[in-house]
Amino acid sequence: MIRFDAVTKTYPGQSRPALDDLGVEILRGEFVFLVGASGSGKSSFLRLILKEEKPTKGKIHVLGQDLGSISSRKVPYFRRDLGVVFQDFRLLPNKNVYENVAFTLRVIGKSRGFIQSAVPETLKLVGLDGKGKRMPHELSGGEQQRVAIARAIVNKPQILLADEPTGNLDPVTSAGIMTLLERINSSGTTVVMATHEAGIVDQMQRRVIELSAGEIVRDERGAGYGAALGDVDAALTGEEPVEASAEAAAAPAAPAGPVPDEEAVAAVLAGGAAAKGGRKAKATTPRSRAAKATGSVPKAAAAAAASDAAAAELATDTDGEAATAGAPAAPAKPAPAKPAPARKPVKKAAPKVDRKVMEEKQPLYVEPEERDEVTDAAAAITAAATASVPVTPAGDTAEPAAEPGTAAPAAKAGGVASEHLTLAERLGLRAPGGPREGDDQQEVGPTK
Ligand SMILES: Nc1ncnc2c1ncn2[C@@H]1O[C@H](COP(=O)(O)OP(=O)(O)OP(=O)(O)O)[C@@H](O)[C@H]1O
Repeated sequence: MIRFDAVTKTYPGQSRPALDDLGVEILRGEFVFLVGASGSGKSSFLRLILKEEKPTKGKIHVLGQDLGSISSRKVPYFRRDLGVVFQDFRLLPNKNVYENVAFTLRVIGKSRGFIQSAVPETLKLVGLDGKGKRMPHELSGGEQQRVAIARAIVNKPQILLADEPTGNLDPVTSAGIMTLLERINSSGTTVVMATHEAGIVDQMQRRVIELSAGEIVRDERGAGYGAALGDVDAALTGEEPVEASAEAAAAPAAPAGPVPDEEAVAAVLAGGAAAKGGRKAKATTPRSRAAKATGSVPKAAAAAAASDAAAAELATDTDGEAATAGAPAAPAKPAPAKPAPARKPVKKAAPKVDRKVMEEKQPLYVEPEERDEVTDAAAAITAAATASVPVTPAGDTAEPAAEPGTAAPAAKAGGVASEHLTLAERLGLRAPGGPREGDDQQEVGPTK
């Protein structure tokens, strides 16, 4: 479904690759968490799958297609099989819920009949039945994210990519969103989600791919967030070198856990919010599941293996949980008194690029393989779509707020400045051509 073969991505002007020689395969129907410290390469991984970026070296196959052989012109068509959800929702502020979801279908030319049945069905699936007429500003953050998810899945994509979808939500709301993503996955959609939420990952016990400085340092099925990573999160702010317990990293794989129940996830997340600041989640249910799934108590073991004060605190925090966790499946492992001998160093992520550096760098669009008017325009669209520009209230023909880093490259790439792009074009849903007359009523669009 998704395959990376020896993929390296080095951004222009960077000496260090954002992704370094990755080889990984994600199978149809999997639910995969991408975890890793800030700057470890999670978003780059997702952008490569979307063909928003191209690899510097190596090959990527998505849905059986070699991404290197898809011309820029075909990228919008390719993306129709992919749904994407972002941390900041990105809804059309001047369209109601129904129209936000219908929008995706209109621009790809679905019939009125299809839209009339698909949109309410999808709104029901995401728990927004009866809220079709609400405007985005009349919705809570969680509801807005549900609209964004509905928009992403209404065309039944085979793959759903989610970049920190719960990043702006409170724990209880996040739990609801995760239950929804779980349900979408169980209906067959492959889900790849980048997250920092230890509580969610621990609770769901799915496949976890952990990145560290652009390398895969862990790829484990039925796994949790990882004690080592939790420690990295806690320690990064203090700039202390952190080491992972090899014992924890070597925990045996286990089948995926049960569908999470919202209350349990919410409970973990309530603690998880604190864990982000350096402490761990205080819920027994998920830890218990983790222990059952792996047959060990990785967090407690790792905590005991670490020797610094933060780890000591972690050990105190998790001891009780570990004992509870181990009890039903296996006797609780006493925490080793001494640090574990074998340790695998965890590399710190490269520093996050700041705005000034980004402005001076090359644009983020995919260079067309062949240049002509159309591919140049498509490149401009990709550049605009890649930019993290909020949609303005002017609607689907609205222009993004001018970003110094993006307007110039778009214009340079083909004369189609981003201010002339429709949202559909910016999202890569439609080929270039600018706003069309009667777009609001459009029922027919390009087909494959
Ligand atoms: N356009 C770019 N130009 C140069 N460097 C970049 C660019 N985008 C990302 N990087 C660098 O690539 C590395 C990986 O970044 P990426 O955004 O993929 O990490 P991440 O794991 O998603 O981080 P976060 O969790 O903070 O979102 C970082 O060192 C980052 O600074």
